[in-house]
Amino acid sequence: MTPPFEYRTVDMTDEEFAEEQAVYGGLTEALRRLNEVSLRTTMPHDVILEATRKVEELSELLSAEMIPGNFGVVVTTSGHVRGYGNTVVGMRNAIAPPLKIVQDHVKGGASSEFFLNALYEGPPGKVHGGVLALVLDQIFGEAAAAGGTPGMTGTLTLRYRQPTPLGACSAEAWVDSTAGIKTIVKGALKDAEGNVTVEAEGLFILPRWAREQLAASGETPPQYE
Ligand SMILES: CC(C)(COP(=O)(O)OP(=O)(O)OC[C@H]1O[C@@H](n2cnc3c(N)ncnc32)[C@H](O)[C@@H]1OP(=O)(O)O)[C@@H](O)C(=O)NCCC(=O)NCCSC(=O)Cc1ccccc1
Repeated sequence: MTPPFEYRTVDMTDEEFAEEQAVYGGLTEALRRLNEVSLRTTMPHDVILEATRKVEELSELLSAEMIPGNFGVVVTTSGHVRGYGNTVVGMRNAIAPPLKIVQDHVKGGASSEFFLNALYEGPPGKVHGGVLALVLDQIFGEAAAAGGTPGMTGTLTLRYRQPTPLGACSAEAWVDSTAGIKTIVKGALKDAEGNVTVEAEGLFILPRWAREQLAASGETPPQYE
C-alpha cells in the first residue's frame, strides 16, 4: 500500500536550523500579533485602508518566491523535525496559537499550557468547540506517539462540560490502553481557574500502510507530527 504522505529530508546544519527558527519564527510571531490587532483595532477607516495597502505590499514581497503548496513535514539530516505548517504547533503557521506540547515518554502522555485569544472565539467570550477539538487532537496524537504507539485519529469523542473562557488554558492526555495497533487516549482540557471544561477520549490507529512499511523494514513506528 502506498503511503498517503511522506517525509522529505533536507541537509541543514544546527546553525542554519537555529537561524531559520529565529528569522521565520519572528515573522510568524509578528503576523500573529497583526492578526489579533486587525480583529480588535478601532482605528478610523482611512488608517485601515492604508494598513490594507501595506499588508498587500508585504504579500507581494513575500510571494515572489514560495514553495508550491503545503509545507509538509521535513526532517533535517541532523534530526530536527520541521513540521512548520502544522495548524496547532507549526512554527511558520500564524493560524497556530501555537501550542508547545511536552511529551512524557515514560508515562506515555502529553500536556500543554497555552493561550487562546480572541481569534479563537465561538460563543461570545468563549473558545470555539472546533478549536478545542483541534488542540486536543494534536495533544492526544502526541500522547499516543510518546507512549510508543503512534497512530492517526480514528475517533475523537469530546464531552463539553462547560464553556471554556478565552484566555489561558491547559490540557493533558495520557495513553489509557493499547490493543495491538489501537491506542486509547484519554484527557481533559482546563480553563485558567483549573476547571475541567472538556473531557475527551480518542482512538489512534497505526495505519495499514505504516504497518506494511514497518513489517518490511523492521523499523520503529513513525511519528505523525
Ligand atoms: C488509519 C485509519 C484510521 C485506519 O485505516 P487502516 O489501518 O487502513 O484500517 P483497517 O481497515 O486496516 O482497520 C484496522 C482496524 O482498525 C479499525 N478501524 C479502522 N478505522 C477505524 C475508525 N475510524 N474508528 C474505529 N476503528 C477503526 C478496523 O475496524 C480494524 O479493526 P479490527 O482489526 O478489525 O479489530 C484510516 O481510516 C485513516 O487514515 N483515516 C484518516 C485518519 C485521519 O486523517 N485522522 C486525522 C489526522 S491525524 C491528526 O490530525 C491527529 C494527530 C496529530 C499529531 C500526531 C498524530 C495524530
